[in-house]
Amino acid sequence: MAELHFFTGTMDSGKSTLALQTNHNHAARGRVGRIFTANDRGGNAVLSSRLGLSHDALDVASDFDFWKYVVDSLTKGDRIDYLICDEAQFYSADQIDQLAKLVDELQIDVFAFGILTDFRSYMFPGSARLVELADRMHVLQVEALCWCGKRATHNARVENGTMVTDGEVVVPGDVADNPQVATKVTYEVLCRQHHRRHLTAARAKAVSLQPEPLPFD
Ligand SMILES: Nc1ncnc2c1ncn2[C@@H]1O[C@H](COP(=O)(O)OP(=O)(O)O)[C@@H](O)[C@H]1O
Ligand SMILES: Cc1cn([C@H]2C[C@H](O)[C@@H](COP(=O)(O)O)O2)c(=O)[nH]c1=O
Repeated sequence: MAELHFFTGTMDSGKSTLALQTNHNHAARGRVGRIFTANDRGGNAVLSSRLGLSHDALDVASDFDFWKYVVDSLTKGDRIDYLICDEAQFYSADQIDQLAKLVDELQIDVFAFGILTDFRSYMFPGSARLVELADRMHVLQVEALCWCGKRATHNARVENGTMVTDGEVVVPGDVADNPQVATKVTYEVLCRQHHRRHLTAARAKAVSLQPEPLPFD
């Protein structure tokens, strides 16, 4: 029985790596798949992992129709056993419905990978639909960590060193290698408490370095 899988975790939790590994394992057994991504940080239509691996992919634009693409391919005589769908948070709810239909009606396995929530901590529409429809949800085992050492559960957006909670939802970018030198839009993973308090690593460090206030006499 084909299934719709949703693999989720914060940014930097290894989703793209797992997507490439999943493709490798199925292809190694002779199965034929297609790889999709949207707004990938490696550039258009490349599924790239921070571990350095990458693979050509098909770009999922807002008007892309998964059902039509697969039916057209099968009609031409192509074989498709599974789909790898990275950055699935950017897909529309309709596109996730098309994926579920491919699983149910054409017995094609779908492995979708994406973050659950945006920088404001609200669910992306594509991820919400995946939660509603997936046969199985998997939370990534490799935990990304907040600067405090707790498991990171939230994705913060940092603009010129300051965490923001207003702005466009879709702003592709990367987690900063060094949050101290963030000078443009970057992301930082945080635990819920520090996301709520807007306490990024840089701000926590700045606060801890401030001299004690002088006592009033
Ligand atoms: N130099 C490194 N050595 C070992 N692991 C690394 C290194 N750089 C990145 N990683 C691993 O890669 C993960 C990010 O992988 P990636 O698939 O790009 O994540 P995601 O798609 O979830 O953002 C990190 O959480 C870390 O485990
Ligand atoms: C939180 C958040 C993220 N994004 C973008 C930033 C990255 O390009 C991707 C996530 O990629 P990853 O492989 O999981 O690291 O999403 C965004 O556009 N808006 C957001 O709120």
